[in-house]
Amino acid sequence: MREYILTINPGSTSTKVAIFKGDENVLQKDLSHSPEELDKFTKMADQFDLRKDIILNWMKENNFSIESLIAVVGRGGLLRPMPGGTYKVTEPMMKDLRVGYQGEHASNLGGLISRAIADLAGVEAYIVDPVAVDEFTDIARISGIPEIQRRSLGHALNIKACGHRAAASLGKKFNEVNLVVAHLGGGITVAPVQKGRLLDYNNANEMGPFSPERTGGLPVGDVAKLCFSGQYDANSFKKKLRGKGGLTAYLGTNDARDVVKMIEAGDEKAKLVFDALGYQIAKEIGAMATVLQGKIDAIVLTGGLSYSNMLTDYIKDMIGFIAPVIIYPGEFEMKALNEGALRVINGEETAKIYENEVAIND
Ligand SMILES: Nc1ncnc2c1ncn2[C@@H]1O[C@H](COP(=O)(O)OP(=O)(O)O)[C@@H](O)[C@H]1O
Ligand SMILES: CCCC(=O)OP(=O)(O)O
Repeated sequence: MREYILTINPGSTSTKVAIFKGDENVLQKDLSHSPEELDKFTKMADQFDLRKDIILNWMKENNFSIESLIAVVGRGGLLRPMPGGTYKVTEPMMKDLRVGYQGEHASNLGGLISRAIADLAGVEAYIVDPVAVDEFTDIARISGIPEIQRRSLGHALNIKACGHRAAASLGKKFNEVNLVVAHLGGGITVAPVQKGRLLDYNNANEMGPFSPERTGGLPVGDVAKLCFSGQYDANSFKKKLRGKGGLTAYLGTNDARDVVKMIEAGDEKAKLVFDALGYQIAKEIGAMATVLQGKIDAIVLTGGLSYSNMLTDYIKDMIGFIAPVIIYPGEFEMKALNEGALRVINGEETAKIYENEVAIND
C-alpha cells in the first residue's frame, strides 16, 4: 500500500533523509559522507549515484519498499530566481540543477535524486521553497556596480517554516506578521519577512555575517588583493571563502560546541571570535529590522547555532530592544518538505511548474 512520503535534503557533508506518514515523521537519518568519499568528485552532479544509492540502501535496510511511496520531495537548489512554493521536478528544472544555474551546492542534488527515486516508484517528485526563492524588492538587488546584482540565495525553506511557526505562536497567520528570521547554521541567512514575503537577505554563501565555515562579507579591496596575489586559483580561493572561512579559519573547528568548550577553558581568542560571530549576526538583524522600518512582531533565531545559549544571549542583549526574540534551535527542513508535498497531494495547493514561473531563453 502506498502511504509514505520520502524527503531528501542533501548537505555538504551528509544527506538527511526522512520518511513521513501524513504529518508524522516515522524515520529520519543523517547519512554522512566522508571527505575522502566526496573529494573524488569535481562537480556536485557527479555525486548523484553515490547519494542516491545510499538512500535506496537505507530504505531497504529499514524495510521501506519503493512501492510504498506516494511521493518523493527534495530540497531544491541554485535554480533560476523563482517564486516560493512546491514545484514538480520537470526536465527543464533538472537541466538547470545538473549545471547548477546559479552555482554549485549540494541542494542541487535534491530534485535530481527525488526525480530518480520517484521514477522507480512511479510517483511524482517535488521540490519546496528552494535556495533560489526570490521575492526581493527591486531596491534590494542594487549592489554598487551594475555588473553585479545582489542575489537571493539563502535558507528560504527553514525561514518560511519558522515564520509560519512563529506566526502561529503569536496567534496569527504567516501573511499577517512582520518578522526578522535568522537561520544560524553552517551557512547564515538573515531575512526581513513582511507578511510572508522575503523582501531581502544576505546571500548565505558570500555575504552577511561569517559562519562556522564561511567568511561572509569581506572588505572588497583586500579580497581583490588576495585574489591577484598569485597564491590561489579560482577553486582554492572559493574553498577559502566557503569551507575554510569563519570559525574554521580563526579557531580550526567548524563545531560551535568545541568553541564553547574552548571558551569555558579560558581561551580568550575563542571568546573574541565567538563574540564577533554574535556581534555580526546582531548587526545584520539590526539592518534587516530597518528594512521593515522597525515594524516587527518578533525576531526568530533558528539553525544549529541557536542551540548555544552563549551565542543567543549575546545576540539577544544587542537586539532585544527591537522586538521580542523567539528561538527555534535546529531546523525544520524535513518537516517543511513533507508539508509542501502534502499540501499538493491533499489538493490545498497546485504544484508550480518551473518553466512557467521563470524565464528560460537559453
Ligand atoms: N548543541 C549545540 N550547541 C552549540 N552549537 C551547536 C549545537 N548543535 C549544533 N551546533 C552548531 O551548529 C552548526 C551547524 O548548524 P546546522 O544548522 O546543523 O548546519 P547545517 O545544517 O547548515 O550543516 C555547527 O557549528 C554546530 O557545531
Ligand atoms: C546557498 C545558500 C543556502 C545554504 O547556504 O545552505 P547550507 O547552509 O545548507 O549550505
